This record gives sequence, C-alpha cells and structure tokens, in this order.
Amino acid sequence: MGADPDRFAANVFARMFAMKPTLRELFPAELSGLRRSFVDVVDHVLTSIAAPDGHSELIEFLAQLGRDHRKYGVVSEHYWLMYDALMSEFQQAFGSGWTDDVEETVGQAMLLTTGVMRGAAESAAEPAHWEARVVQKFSITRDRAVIRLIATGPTPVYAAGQYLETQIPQWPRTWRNLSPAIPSNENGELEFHVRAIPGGRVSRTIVSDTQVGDVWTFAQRHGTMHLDPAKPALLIAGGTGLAPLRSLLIDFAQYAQPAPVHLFYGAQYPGELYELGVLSQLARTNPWLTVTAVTEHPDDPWWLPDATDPRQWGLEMKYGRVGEVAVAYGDWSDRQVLIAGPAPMIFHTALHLRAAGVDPEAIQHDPLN
Ligand SMILES: NC(=O)C1=CN([C@@H]2O[C@H](COP(=O)(O)OP(=O)(O)OC[C@H]3O[C@@H](n4cnc5c(N)ncnc54)[C@H](O)[C@@H]3O)[C@@H](O)[C@H]2O)C=CC1
Repeated sequence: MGADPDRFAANVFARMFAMKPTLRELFPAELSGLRRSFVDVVDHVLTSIAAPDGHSELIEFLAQLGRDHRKYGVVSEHYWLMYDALMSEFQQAFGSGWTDDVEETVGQAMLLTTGVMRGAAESAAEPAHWEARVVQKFSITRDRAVIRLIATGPTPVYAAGQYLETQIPQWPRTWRNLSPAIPSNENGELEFHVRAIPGGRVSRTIVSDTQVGDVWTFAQRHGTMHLDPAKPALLIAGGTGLAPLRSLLIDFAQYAQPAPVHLFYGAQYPGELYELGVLSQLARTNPWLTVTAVTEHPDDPWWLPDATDPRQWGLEMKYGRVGEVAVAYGDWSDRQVLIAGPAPMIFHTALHLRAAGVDPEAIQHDPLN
C-alpha cells in the first residue's frame, strides 16, 4: 500500500466515486475513520492470505464485513467497482514493481475479498436494517439516559449480551454500537442505557436531544458474550456497561436452576448506581444471583443532590474500583468471567484477573475499540 496507507485508501475511494458519483452519498461526510478501517482490512487480507492456515477465519471476517456493509446501501455491482479501483491503485502504488506475478497475487487476494463480501451480502438471511420508535426516555444522571423503543416491523432478533449497529436520526449515515439492556422479545421492545461520552457526538446527542417519536435504525448484531448455565459465573459491570450483563441475567432467569452468578456492579459515586433497585429485585427472586455494589467514593458529590441512597436496597457495598474489588473478593479460578464497561476498566480488570490466576480463556468481553 506504499508509504502512505491513508493516501492509498483515499485514492481508492476517489476512484470509486469517479466511476460512480452516486456512491459518495452512501458514505458518511467524514471518511477518515472508514479509510483507517479500509486500510486495516486490506492489510489483514494480504497478511492472512500469505499465511499457511487461518483462511477460514479470514473468510468469516470478510463475510461479516459484507453483511455489515449492506447498511450503507452497498449492492453487488459496487464490489466490481471496488475491485477495479483497488487494482488500479495497487498498480499505481507498485509502479515499476507491478510485474505479472504481483498482479496475479494481488488480483487473487482482491477477488477473494470482494467476492466473499458480495456473496455473503447476497445470501444474508437477516434484513440489512430495521427500525424502532422511541417510546420513552428518562435521565439517570446528568450525562446518562435510558431510552426505550418498540420495533416498527417484525420482531428484532439478537442474542442476550450482543450489541447492535445503531443510527439515530440526528446523525444520518453514522453508526455506533449499542448494547440492549433487555433480551429480544416478541413485543419488539428495546432498552438502552447511554452515557454521553466526552467528545462523543452521537452519545451526547442521544442523552440531550433524543425525543419520543424519534425513529432509530439498526443493522447488524455483533458480540459473542454468553453465559453457560452449567458453570458458576463472575460478572463485572462498570456504569452503563451493565446493559449487556443485565440482558444476560434477565435471559438467565428463565433457566430452572443455573449455577451461581456473582455480579459486581460499579460506579464512581453511590448515586450513580441507578440499577440497584432492579438488581436487588432480581437477586431476591433468583437465589443463584448475588450482587455486590461497588463505588470509588463513599459519598455523592454536590452535583448529584437528589440521588437515592443505594444502601436502602440492603445489598452488600464495597469501596474501590469495581474490577479490583471483585478480584480481591475471592477465588474465581473456576468461574466464567464476563466484563463490560469503559474500555480502560475492562483492560485493567482482565489484567488483574489473569494475575490472580483466572484462565484468560475464561474471560469474555466485547472488543475494546
Ligand atoms: N459491552 C460493553 O462493554 C459496554 C460498554 N459500555 C461502556 O461503558 C462505559 C460506561 O460509562 P460510565 O457509566 O460513565 O462508567 P464510569 O466511567 O462511571 O465507570 C464505572 C466503573 O468503571 C470503573 N473504572 C472507570 N475507569 C477505570 C479505569 N481506568 N480502570 C479501572 N476501573 C475503571 C470505575 O471505578 C467504576 O467502577 C461507557 O464508556 C460505555 O461506552 C456501555 C455499554 C456496553
């Protein structure tokens, strides 16, 4: 891809848009993120294809990419444009090094890439996207909100613990991953707990501007976090990261007698533990569930004046960072462990768990980026 991968990606996009100008409208105004992902994909393909094995993973990766791109309105004919644009740009980048052998190797790799993506998009069983209408919104704290929606069409399908590609009407063609806080259900109800991340345009808009009646669009579902009912589990949630674990617990409550689950639910301040009421009720009716609440600070700050005191729920409370408190609490070496929350919290918690002897294979979390 030459010395400047970003320029390579920009040129490939420019070639595609020149061949078919209407293609430009399908993509977000700001392309830098997409260019980075594009370079990563081409790099990944060229590296993996040269390796002697691991090709089935590469095929699945490309197939998922093809299914994901349907949400932009990418259709089969666009893959031929992409192939032509890629080959022209590779030829340009290689210059005098563009021999017959190089053309053959790169051509095979790009045919595989575009072919697998196109084939997977054409044969995908689930719709490219579906919609749901906001029916309720309320604030939890000054920068966190709960949004409830109902699907406008057929019941959405996703496994508890998965996350959904989501587009809100205020940011067309911009997609963010959100984890539902309830399992999919026949009424098409959805619930999200959203934190306005500093600098996060979409999450900030959701918390401040979303209104009842807004229609959100959802595309692919992702994520592999799951709970095996036969194995004891340790769940560690930070703030609104509780959402996917909450969904799994609600789903789990349908099993007759699952193995014990210990949930550590953390926040910075007691008044931010907005789900303790729901969790204490879940623990009361499901004896397999134990909940420990954890806060970094014992008291609320001045800007949380009306927060309810979480001690009223009678659950055990500890102080410190949720991951560190959970790890120090006991021996978890026989547990399946699920972590969800801010990326640094997931990263540090996984490190502490490994240092405490938990098998890295037993630890699950969503991707950190
Ligand atoms: N699937 C997932 O993992 C999901 C992740 N999230 C993410 O979770 C986050 C939730 O944000 P908030 O509610 O503001 O939580 P928060 O920032 O208030 O943190 C909650 C907990 O994480 C701990 N923590 C924070 N930074 C840490 C660090 N550097 N090292 C160790 N522990 C740390 C805190 O001590 C606290 O216990 C958002 O960034 C959101 O994107 C949200 C939904 C799903």
